[in-house]
Amino acid sequence: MTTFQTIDDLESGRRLLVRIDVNAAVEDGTVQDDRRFARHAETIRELLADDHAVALLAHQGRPGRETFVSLEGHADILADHLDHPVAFVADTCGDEALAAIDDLELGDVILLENVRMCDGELPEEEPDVKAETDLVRTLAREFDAYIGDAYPAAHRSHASIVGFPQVMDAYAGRVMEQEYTAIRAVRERTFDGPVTMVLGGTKAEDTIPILERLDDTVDRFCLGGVVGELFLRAGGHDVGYDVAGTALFDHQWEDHRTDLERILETSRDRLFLPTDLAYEDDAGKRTEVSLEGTSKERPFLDVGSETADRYADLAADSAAVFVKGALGVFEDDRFADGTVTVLSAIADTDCFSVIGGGDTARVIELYEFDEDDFSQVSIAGGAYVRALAGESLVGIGALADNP
Ligand SMILES: Nc1ncnc2c1ncn2[C@@H]1O[C@H](COP(=O)(O)OP(=O)(O)O)[C@@H](O)[C@H]1O
Ligand SMILES: O=C(OP(=O)(O)O)[C@H](O)COP(=O)(O)O
Repeated sequence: MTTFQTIDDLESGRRLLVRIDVNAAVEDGTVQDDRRFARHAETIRELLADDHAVALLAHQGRPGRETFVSLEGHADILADHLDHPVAFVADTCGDEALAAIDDLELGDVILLENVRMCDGELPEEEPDVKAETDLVRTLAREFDAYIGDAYPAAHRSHASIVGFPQVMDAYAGRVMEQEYTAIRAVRERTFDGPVTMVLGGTKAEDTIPILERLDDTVDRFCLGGVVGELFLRAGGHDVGYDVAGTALFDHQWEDHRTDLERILETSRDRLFLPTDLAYEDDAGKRTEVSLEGTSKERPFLDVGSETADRYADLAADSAAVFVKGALGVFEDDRFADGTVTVLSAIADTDCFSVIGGGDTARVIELYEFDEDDFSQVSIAGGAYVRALAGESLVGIGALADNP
């Protein structure tokens, strides 16, 4: 078992650099979901109770995406959850940040600007390379210790995740510790009956390795969302094209076409693909079409009801169901049916279930599911499924390697 120091091992009254993950859905510049804030507030509250000074480091979105915004609004949401001021600093590791860190006193909390705006945070590189970035070299000397709490980003070999533990005393925060322990316990379970995985969402890069690595554990994969459409395209159907300027489909197709075609060929008996899809018609209404009637000129925003019912039946007949990624654009209630139908089937049966994905977990709140109807709800997406597949997460490894 991987072991790391936790915040229980910290002496009180330290100056701490705390990496959290409050990456959230953002619309028109405004954060739409506070699940991750609520969880990290628990770690921060404990740190404040132990009289530490806390500087928070976090990211939001990816450069080039609409969700790549400043963390100013995030500081207010966090302050509400903590019921304690969180001062936003519009800089990550320059003079303004260093001045704010200099002023930091025990009991204070500051949030530094989006770390992905800083040179050196991206791209993914080896931890020793990341340890040499200006970001790590500059901030590391300002603090007594680093707290890694960003479990949802623990699969990314970015400077703020793997670089600091190379050069600083490092500890796992509560989110990191709890999510790691929970997924580890799931991996050790065996199930008396079929195991189903519902895979949707937008990130083919996170889904493809799962399909290959969970081959022994999962009996059937029900695919939807952008990922499902990419598989349909690999099977020769007229879907999965960028028609609304989102660059979600065509770029991923170029990057992953060979893998998609290979997996479709080798795992055909385990893969369940949509047989119908839903789109917005000219009158603005949800309309469904079978695969024979699809066209590459139209964006599809959900799986159709025949597909949703088939996936719901498979889930209801399972001993365990793992969900990662939504089957449609659930933020628009016209296109939430696929995801909601399948989650309802899972909630109504007593199978073991894990629901993951930063966005997917939001469906539970938006559509008023009772969280207790699921065995486990993870605030992570890509990190949770990789851990489920037995992959070591670099962010956990970095904390474990810390002397
Ligand atoms: N057909 C689709 N077209 C565009 N976006 C989609 C589609 N299906 C699902 N999505 C989007 O996928 C998002 C969830 O994606 P992702 O980030 O991969 O999952 P998670 O955050 O749950 O890990 C949702 O916000 C949803 O709107
Ligand atoms: O939200 C996240 O991942 P998730 O969508 O898989 O839950 C993490 O913050 C990682 O973000 P990234 O996938 O832009 O590296």
